[in-house]
Amino acid sequence: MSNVSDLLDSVPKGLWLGGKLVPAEKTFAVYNPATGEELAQVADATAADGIRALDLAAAAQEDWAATPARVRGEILRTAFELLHARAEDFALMMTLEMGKSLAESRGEVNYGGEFLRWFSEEAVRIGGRFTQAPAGNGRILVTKEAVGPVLAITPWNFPLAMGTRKIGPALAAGCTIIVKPAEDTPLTMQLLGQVFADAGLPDGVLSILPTSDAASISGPLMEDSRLRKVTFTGSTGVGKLLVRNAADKLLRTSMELGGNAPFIVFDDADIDAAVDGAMLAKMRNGGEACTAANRIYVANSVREEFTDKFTAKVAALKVGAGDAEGTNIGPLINTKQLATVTGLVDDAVSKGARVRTGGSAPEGPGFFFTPTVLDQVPADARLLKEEIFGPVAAVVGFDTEDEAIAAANNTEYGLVAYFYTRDIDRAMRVSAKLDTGMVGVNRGAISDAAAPFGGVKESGFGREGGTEGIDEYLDTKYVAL
Ligand SMILES: O=CCCC(=O)O
Repeated sequence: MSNVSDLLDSVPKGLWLGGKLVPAEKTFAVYNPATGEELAQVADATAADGIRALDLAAAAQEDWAATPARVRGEILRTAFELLHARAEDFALMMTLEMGKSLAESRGEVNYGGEFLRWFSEEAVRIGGRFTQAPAGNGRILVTKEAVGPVLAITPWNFPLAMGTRKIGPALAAGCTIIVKPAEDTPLTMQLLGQVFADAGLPDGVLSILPTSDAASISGPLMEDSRLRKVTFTGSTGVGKLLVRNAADKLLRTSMELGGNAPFIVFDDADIDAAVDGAMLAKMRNGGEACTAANRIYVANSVREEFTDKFTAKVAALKVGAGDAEGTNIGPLINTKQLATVTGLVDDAVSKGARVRTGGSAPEGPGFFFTPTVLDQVPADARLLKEEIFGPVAAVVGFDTEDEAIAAANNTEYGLVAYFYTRDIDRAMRVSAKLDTGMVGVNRGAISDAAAPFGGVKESGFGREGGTEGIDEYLDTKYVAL
């Protein structure tokens, strides 16, 4: 299809309740961040729709958990194939509603699809254990059981992949699931609902609830004891609120929250490789990623060389609508995000940071910000503490390894850190000292469906992907024999 108006016409108009499309009472507008204009109207779920979805999820839970793992895996595998059969539609949809370039969106179709494929394979590997009690008076049998109905709240920056990385393991584990996509980007998830319907997912197992009022859905669901788990990707502030609300019913929670990733270039690094890595770590997804390099620390002996080469590459990035030929960097998601990025850059510059390229928003429609490199960024600049979520790189010099590690760890966040070195001893030593859930060594991207993604400190808890990802949706049962 991949023609804009045909694609928008093909978006399911109703609500996916338990895998069936039902008419919605009302709709809300979704905007194109490249123009600021309305893109489409989408079904607007109410609190009552949320409870209907939970009624269906709770009713389907026992049968779905009892469905052979091989069957659950095959449905996921079919969904993976159907997603790829419509890859261009999904890519264009993400570009239209989120703004990222088509190349980025195509990358996300691959990345997001991998969670369906990976967990289609993990479904049949849910294990347990059997052992002798040490006292010799019995046996210990340990089994894994589906947690139960799950609420998944997903962000706007990866409209597909942040959904599949929750739906994949939940379905593989035997959990029913209700997905609330971000208000800015619900259309991709509406398309994914069709994929699961076509893949033969039984009734009741999956509901998708776009809404203009997130709390009206999540609040009542989390107060209902039939819901057993909440999984969230988004800001640390909202994550804390959800964890507090989850405490009442002691819901299982997985929280993939904000980041403030350091990217360290040591004096022994391959500088060209480090520049390429920094481009990826900073500019992937237009900088709108929790994994984005927020602070670039460069050994003073190589700082000028690195910054010159890096600045040249950033300045060459083409900014434009995501579906325009040759675009590297699309718009930010909305005016609020544009104001945040502008405010952080202005703050750093007013405190003495030097603008090497970019530095402001271009004239014209849409929520664009020119790719920016700031160097000599002072320690009190807000962008060294707060998540930028935009195409803005802040470069800071350092002299010693200890100084770089201390600066990297000087944040309440702990999602990911990157560093470049040619020294394997240093690679092992520094990896161990970084207070993050993930480390990229001579790598500008770490995301992989086969790896456990997640943070420590205020970046949250729980892991998505890898063999660990399915555990988030399984309870452990001990049977004494
Ligand atoms: O923005 C958060 C997720 C980023 C990723 O999965 O690579």
